[in-house]
Amino acid sequence: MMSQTTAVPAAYSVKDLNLWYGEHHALSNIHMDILEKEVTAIIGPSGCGKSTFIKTLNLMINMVPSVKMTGEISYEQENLIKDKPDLIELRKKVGMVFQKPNPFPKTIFENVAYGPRIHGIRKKSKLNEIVERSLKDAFLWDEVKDRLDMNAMGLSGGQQQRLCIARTLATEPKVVLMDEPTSALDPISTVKVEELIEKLKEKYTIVIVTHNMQQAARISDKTAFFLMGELIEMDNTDMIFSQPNDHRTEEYITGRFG
Ligand SMILES: Nc1ncnc2c1ncn2[C@@H]1O[C@H](COP(=O)(O)OP(=O)(O)OP(=O)(O)O)[C@@H](O)[C@H]1O
Repeated sequence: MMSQTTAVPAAYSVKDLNLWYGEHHALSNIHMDILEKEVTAIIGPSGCGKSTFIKTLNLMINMVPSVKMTGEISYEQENLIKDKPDLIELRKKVGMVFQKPNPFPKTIFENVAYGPRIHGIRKKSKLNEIVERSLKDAFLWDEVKDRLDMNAMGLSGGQQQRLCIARTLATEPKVVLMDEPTSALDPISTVKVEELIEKLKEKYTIVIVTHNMQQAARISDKTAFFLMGELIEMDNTDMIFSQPNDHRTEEYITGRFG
């Protein structure tokens, strides 16, 4: 029987992206499509530009004053580089989770309700509903439902990271960017976050930076290998880990450098 392939729409289409920090050319001629509701893993040795690249996708990179970019990052019919979209709106649609869990020193409830409040939701019943949905989607509800008024800083590291994911989900993003989200977590918390990512891709497009090859192999659909600011290759994760095209990819994934 012939297999039918339906084209998955691209959430992002990146064309000829170049980025400089002052004089330092940190990303060179990047071309990449990031497909909707897939997990795209970004791998490569330290300093190759992984964090820089992921931070272009919601323009967090604009917080660095010396940054200059050329090329195109198409997201929802806009070129993020030239069209200067509203950053609050963009970051509502494109959420981000960082390496170190960074909850606010507020209650669990207030952490999750924070984004919706900024976007004008005041009604307590609506906020209750959003907080419950987000905590459930982040696999945290059962562990915290009886103590939503507890300070979030009292949660374990793994719980704090799932709370940060819940906080991101609360504004109903379309894309979730994750910059090494498990590197500060113990193995059990890491497994929980990986299971969570598997589930999240039913609803969200996910881009994850990881140093952990096994993690990329386990959870991603596509893998992109960066080296010294260049995208060396990107393909289905199975292909990258079984038959990469470029010898440098093979050397990296088999642990010969990096
Ligand atoms: N704010 C900055 N100002 C100047 N140079 C920077 C800045 N941030 C990163 N760089 C440089 O850009 C290059 C890419 O850095 P980036 O943090 O994106 O790499 P990375 O692949 O995420 O590394 P790691 O795996 O160590 O986190 C590096 O040479 C780094 O020194």
